[in-house]
Amino acid sequence: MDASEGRGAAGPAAEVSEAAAPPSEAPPIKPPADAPPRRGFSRRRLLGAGAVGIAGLGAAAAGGYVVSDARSGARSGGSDTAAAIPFRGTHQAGIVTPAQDRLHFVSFDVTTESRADLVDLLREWTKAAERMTAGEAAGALGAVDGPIEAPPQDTGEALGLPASQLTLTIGFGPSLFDRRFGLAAKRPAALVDLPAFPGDDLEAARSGGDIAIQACANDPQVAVHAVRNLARIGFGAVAVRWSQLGFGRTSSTSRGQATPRNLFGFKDGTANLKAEDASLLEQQLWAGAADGTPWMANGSYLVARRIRMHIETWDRTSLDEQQAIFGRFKGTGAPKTSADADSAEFDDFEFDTVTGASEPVIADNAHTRLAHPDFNQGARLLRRGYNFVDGSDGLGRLDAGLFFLAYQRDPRKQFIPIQQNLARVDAMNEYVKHVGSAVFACPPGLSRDGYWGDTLFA
Ligand SMILES: C=CC1=C(C)c2cc3[nH]c(cc4nc(cc5[nH]c(cc1n2)c(C)c5CCC(=O)O)C(CCC(=O)O)=C4C)c(C)c3C=C
Ligand SMILES: [Fe+2]
Repeated sequence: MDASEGRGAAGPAAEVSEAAAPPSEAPPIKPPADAPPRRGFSRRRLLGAGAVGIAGLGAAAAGGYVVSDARSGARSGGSDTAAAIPFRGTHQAGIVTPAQDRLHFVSFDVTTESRADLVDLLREWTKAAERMTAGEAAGALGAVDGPIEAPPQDTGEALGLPASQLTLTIGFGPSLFDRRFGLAAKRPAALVDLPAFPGDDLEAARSGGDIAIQACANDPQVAVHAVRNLARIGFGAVAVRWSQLGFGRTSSTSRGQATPRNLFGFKDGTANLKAEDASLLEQQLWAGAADGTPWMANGSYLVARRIRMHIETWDRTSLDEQQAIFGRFKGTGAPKTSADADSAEFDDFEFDTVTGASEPVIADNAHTRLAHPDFNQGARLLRRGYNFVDGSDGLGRLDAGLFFLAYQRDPRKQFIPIQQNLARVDAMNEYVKHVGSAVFACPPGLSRDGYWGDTLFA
């Protein structure tokens, strides 16, 4: 089977993970080009978490197990957009993995009160997730090869579709650590309930949740298929609380990727943390064993915010005003303190530069000044958000915006102070409203035999 024709019934995903030895134990492995084709696996291309986009970085730093056969491609950072991303590794895939183009994010409430049932579900989910990220059907018997009397083990809409760099990343919300499952003592101090921020207009039905799964892929049908099958498998133990589709990634997470644009038309992700920033990732992204929650070592904390953008108002705003809000040129993305609009996108800001009228070129209320590490005790984020347009709101306005996703080592020191700064005076606030909010502890990546949540439930 070629990567362009995926999802046969057979082809155990376990074979994929066996082929993928941990970086600390073995160098990157590539299936031999002349290996006999086996259904659903042997000719599938496997990419490390960073693939080409992290050239020069060891696979260990990328958190993935296999780096191979990278071809040139556009939006996904020069990698093969149909390939499979290894599911197991030091860190979960889907964090520093070069951001794929599509998202389906789902938040579940756990409905069972049985800890054993919850652990069983996490084990079942792990098997299905590993299969689907390898381009296989959710269950071994697939959509059409099971007994005719029973519901199929896969819903079928991804039959024939390749892995499409699908990553599935799990996180646990604060509410999972209540009394139900005996986890209260294991709640990380960093997994705080987010405070209310000025201007928040949060909807309960778009906020919170016990468990989140972020599905990213280069094909929306592959991402939706994964979430749908995980929800199907979870029937009776979990219920979907809310979910969000996204398109056009609004951040690059690797220097191999071109910076995409958000729905305001600006390049977004220029100053993001990137997969190549190995020592910054250790400082700012990955939780450490010494952080106080051993089960979270090599994990990360995720903040999700559904941010509605008032597109129609924005579109009536002058270019000058738009550029002042971000302190960047709309065309190139270069800081406005650079000599002219042709300056490099990645130039540093010079916040002390003033105009002839002694006004700061980057205004005191510019989004980038307020969010910059220089004004936030050095705090940074790995942003991994997506644009969304969920139709119109009945008043002729697009229900559109940014589904903001940011990974970090400790939201108390990163997202919260930065958002407090922004919510207070950001010039962009006139054009946005935060309507959904959630925070999750995303555990480390999986060992060879591990399952989602094993470090927590051990
Ligand atoms: C609390 C964190 C942040 C929220 C919420 C947020 C919302 C938001 N941002 C944009 C557009 C841009 N943001 C940019 C930079 C930027 N934004 C944040 C944080 C939040 N943004 C940070 C930490 C930074 C980097 C600051 C720096 O170090 O320079 C930019 C500029 C390009 C870039 O660097 O990515 C844009 C554009 C929107 C539209 C939005 C909510 C709708
Ligand atoms: Fe921003």
